[in-house]
Amino acid sequence: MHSPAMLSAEDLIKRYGDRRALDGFTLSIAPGEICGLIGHNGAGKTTFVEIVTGLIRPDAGVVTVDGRTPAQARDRIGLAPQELALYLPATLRQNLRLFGGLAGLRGRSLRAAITQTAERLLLTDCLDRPVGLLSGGQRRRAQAATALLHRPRLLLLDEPTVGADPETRAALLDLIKEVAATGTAVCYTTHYLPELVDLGATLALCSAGRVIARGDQDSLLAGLPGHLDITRPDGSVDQITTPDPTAELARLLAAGVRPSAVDIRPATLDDLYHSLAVTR
Ligand SMILES: Nc1ncnc2c1ncn2[C@@H]1O[C@H](COP(=O)(O)OP(=O)(O)OP(=O)(O)O)[C@@H](O)[C@H]1O
Repeated sequence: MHSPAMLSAEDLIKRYGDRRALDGFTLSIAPGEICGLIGHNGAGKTTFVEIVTGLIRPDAGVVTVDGRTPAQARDRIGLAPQELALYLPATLRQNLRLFGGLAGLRGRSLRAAITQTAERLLLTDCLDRPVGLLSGGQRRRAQAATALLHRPRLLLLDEPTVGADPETRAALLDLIKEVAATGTAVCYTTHYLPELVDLGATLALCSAGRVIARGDQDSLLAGLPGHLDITRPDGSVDQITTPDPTAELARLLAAGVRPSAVDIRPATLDDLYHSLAVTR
């Protein structure tokens, strides 16, 4: 049985003047699912996130979070926006108190949440420093901490690892997996596709204000051609893209081709992303 979607967006339209930032955007994300939202610059990803959090209203279409409107569901949503939104003169602890308080945490549970989240995001040493004095990567982690503090039912992360070093990235991805395992739905926008492999995310490919492909990685990649590299005895390499690299290799061998090396590679998320170019 399918559990009801934690996030459901149907047929969203958002216009800016003549431009349609969203043009029939439909997406649902189940509890515990990590959905990678990918697409070119300007495809509508941030606009979608802003509608889900209630920051802007769609011109048409319906969004629910845990069965509620975005305004009703505010304390169930955690957002790490693309543009950092932190109070720079205040310390990280003060920032976390403020965001945690807005999400309904108080007293001991707020203090415990701050300690645990800071620890998990390698921010303990930063807690009593003004956010304005933290490095770019530390600020990114601080922003993620504000989103995660209250253990939201829906976590929206808009390019949370931009400028993050490998240690930061790994800490963040681990925490996201852990949070999803508790039933939180995660909508993860990124241009770093290997992160989505690491997260085992399902994918939503966006183009021109809509979701044009949706599913798990295996099923989306299954529809794409793979690669066959044939190295000839003279050292030249033929790079062949074909729906069935193994069958193509068998055909070439039967035709008398005698490679000195062969490399068969299935389609990757990069290939999937580049297939978007067709619909740009
Ligand atoms: N406030 C605004 N006023 C006018 N146009 C806007 C506004 N916000 C977004 N747009 C336009 O809407 C479209 C979608 O923008 P959006 O920021 O949602 O894309 P995106 O997929 O998040 O891109 P990126 O990968 O660069 O973050 C773009 O054409 C953008 O120029």
